[in-house]
Amino acid sequence: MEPADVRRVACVGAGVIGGGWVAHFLAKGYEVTAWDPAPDAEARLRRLVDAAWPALTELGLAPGASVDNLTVADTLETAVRDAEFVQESAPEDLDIKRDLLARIDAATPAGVVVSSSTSGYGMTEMQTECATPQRLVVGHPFNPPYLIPLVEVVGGERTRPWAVRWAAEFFEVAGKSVITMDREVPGFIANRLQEAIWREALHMVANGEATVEQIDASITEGPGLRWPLLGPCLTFHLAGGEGGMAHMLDHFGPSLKSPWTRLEAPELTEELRDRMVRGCEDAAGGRSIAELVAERDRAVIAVMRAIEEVRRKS
Ligand SMILES: NC(=O)C1=CN([C@@H]2O[C@H](COP(=O)(O)OP(=O)(O)OC[C@H]3O[C@@H](n4cnc5c(N)ncnc54)[C@H](O)[C@@H]3O)[C@@H](O)[C@H]2O)C=CC1
Ligand SMILES: C[N+](C)(C)CC(=O)CC(=O)[O-]
Repeated sequence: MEPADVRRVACVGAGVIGGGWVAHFLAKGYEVTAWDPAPDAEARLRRLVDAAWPALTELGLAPGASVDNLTVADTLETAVRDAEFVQESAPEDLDIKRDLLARIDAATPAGVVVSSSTSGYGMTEMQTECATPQRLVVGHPFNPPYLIPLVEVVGGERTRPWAVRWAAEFFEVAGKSVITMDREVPGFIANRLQEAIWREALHMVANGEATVEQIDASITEGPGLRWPLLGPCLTFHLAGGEGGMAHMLDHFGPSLKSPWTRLEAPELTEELRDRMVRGCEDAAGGRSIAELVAERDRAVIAVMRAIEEVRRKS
């Protein structure tokens, strides 16, 4: 089947990310079947989709898009048996992923591409128990998948190149922005970058060098404002003035060796965990998760529109 002909998508695991994928595919006009073993999964999923729908409606729904195109299946096998594409979003646990991907592989029609939302495992280590591993890929999304365009697509050692190409094309058709990687890299691209920031943030909180509030403000009031348009490389190209990146590297290159960064992640002690949790509660200032999600969605849409406008005019 050609990626553009897909009409039926199955989402396995329907938490934060699986639910976000469901909302995305519904908004793009697909028929979606979801399965999640938790007893409260359907209610949680429908709440998540309902909460996302206003933002999706504002962005523009595809013809025929409706929350009524969602079916919640009783079993994994029922969810995937008629699927033309499967997205797995179960917990980040290698044993669960291995077992689940093997079950999905056994129950999904031959030739249908199966993609995992994993944020860190390589497909090589997850596809070990699959009978037809050639059609399994990683399709790593960003939260919330119904708003953030990027998906990082990469296969494992036993994935065939056609499956990677097919998945990349399908995600593009489904309205995502795709980076296809030709080799497995721990953390893919974006998480490798994000984890470097996250590791340093935890070190600073653990050592009392900065608070949660200061760390967040250092990004939202600082570099974060430049990144939506330029990314870290072009941002630093401008840091070199008229000399661009060449001057920037000649000028600041030697300071790369300064002890700004710490190579090892800190120990996640109870104390550090509590400090992070309390810091985030303080920063949330009484706003519930649902309120923060709605605020984030409005802000992401506003930023996306502003960037579109700048690109259109330049
Ligand atoms: N939360 C995030 O920001 C992101 C997460 N991811 C990845 O997405 C995947 C899911 O993560 P979240 O949605 O955050 O987790 P979550 O905890 O919100 O959702 C996981 C869901 O999987 C269900 N589940 C438990 N056992 C299962 C099984 N055996 N089969 C199918 N479903 C099962 C749970 O009931 C739950 O609804 C993970 O691989 C994670 O690394 C990827 C990008 C971002
Ligand atoms: C927290 N996380 C590592 C699971 C985040 C991601 O994988 C991507 C994102 O949404 O930032």
